Amino acid sequence: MNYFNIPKIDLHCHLDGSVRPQTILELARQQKLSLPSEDIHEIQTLMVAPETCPNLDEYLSRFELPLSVMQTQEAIERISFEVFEDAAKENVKYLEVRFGPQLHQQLGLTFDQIIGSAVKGMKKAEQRYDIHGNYILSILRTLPKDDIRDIIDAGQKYLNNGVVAFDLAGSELPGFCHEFVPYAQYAVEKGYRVTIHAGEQGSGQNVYDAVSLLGAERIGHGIHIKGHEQAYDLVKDQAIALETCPSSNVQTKAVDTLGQHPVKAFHKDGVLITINTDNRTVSNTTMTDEVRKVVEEFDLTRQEYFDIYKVSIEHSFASERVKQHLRAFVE
Ligand SMILES: O=c1[nH]cnc2c1ncn2[C@@H]1O[C@H](CO)[C@@H](O)[C@H]1O
Ligand SMILES: [Zn+2]
Repeated sequence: MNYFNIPKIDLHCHLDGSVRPQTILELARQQKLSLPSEDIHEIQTLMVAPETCPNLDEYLSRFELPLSVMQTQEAIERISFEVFEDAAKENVKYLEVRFGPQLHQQLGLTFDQIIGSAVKGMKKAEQRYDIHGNYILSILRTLPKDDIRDIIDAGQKYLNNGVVAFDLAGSELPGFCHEFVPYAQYAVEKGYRVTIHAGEQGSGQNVYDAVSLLGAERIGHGIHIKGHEQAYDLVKDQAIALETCPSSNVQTKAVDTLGQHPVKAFHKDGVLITINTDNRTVSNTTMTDEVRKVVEEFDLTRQEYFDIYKVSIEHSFASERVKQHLRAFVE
């Protein structure tokens, strides 16, 4: 299988985890910010989470550096364009990018400016390349909650015109969903779709809660439904698609090795899975690499790959028109 040429869909990719190291250097120079190093290799090393990362929190510390240069409209627009450009160049046909508007306010940008800049960069790339995309707004579940409704309100202007969904991200604590019920409800009322990071570092119970309390239609990672019967059955019965991110899951110790990843067992048992990058830079990966890893580690046939690709289409938050376009690539 030619992993580079084969059409791909990425439904779980963080903007701030996917910044080119060279862009960090250039933006820091333009913005007169001092970096820990001027050497591109050292910058890259600082941005990539090590294989030996002890846990998710260590992994999440890698976002500080890229976020430091993502505080202006120009920088956000540029980085958004580049993520879509990088994906398009490896035959990703559809990409849903997520980011946390709360993390881009250090110089006083409004949520409208932040979200608008990301959407603008994406649209520029959609015009230039054969790629379509949408944005997901990630709320950081460890930050104060007083501005969540403002973010949802600001995104509404772009809803179904660049923005499609609501997500909760960041460190995962047991039972976190309970505190977010009114916010998820507010987002759904406004027309947002819902995907939630759950069952990555936390238990299957978080997945159960994300679906039953928050209305999640997809789950970011969801690995720990393994061994939690109620969560497993709920995900399977309600056809909730899991956004699997193999390299990231090994880095954050959600699984010890790729071979121990439950993705194949899930797939064989009829649990819907998709293959995604999570963070192109922090996980030092591409969709080509993620597809290769899964196909080779688990001996998937071309047909099985396209079955997963089809799950990604049908469970994407794309418009019907874009889904039609993506179906045309199925063999
Ligand atoms: O795998 C992950 N699990 C949970 N949170 C994550 C993951 N990757 C990135 N982020 C968090 O999402 C924020 C917005 O993009 C990032 O700044 C990071 O804190
Ligand atoms: Zn993620």
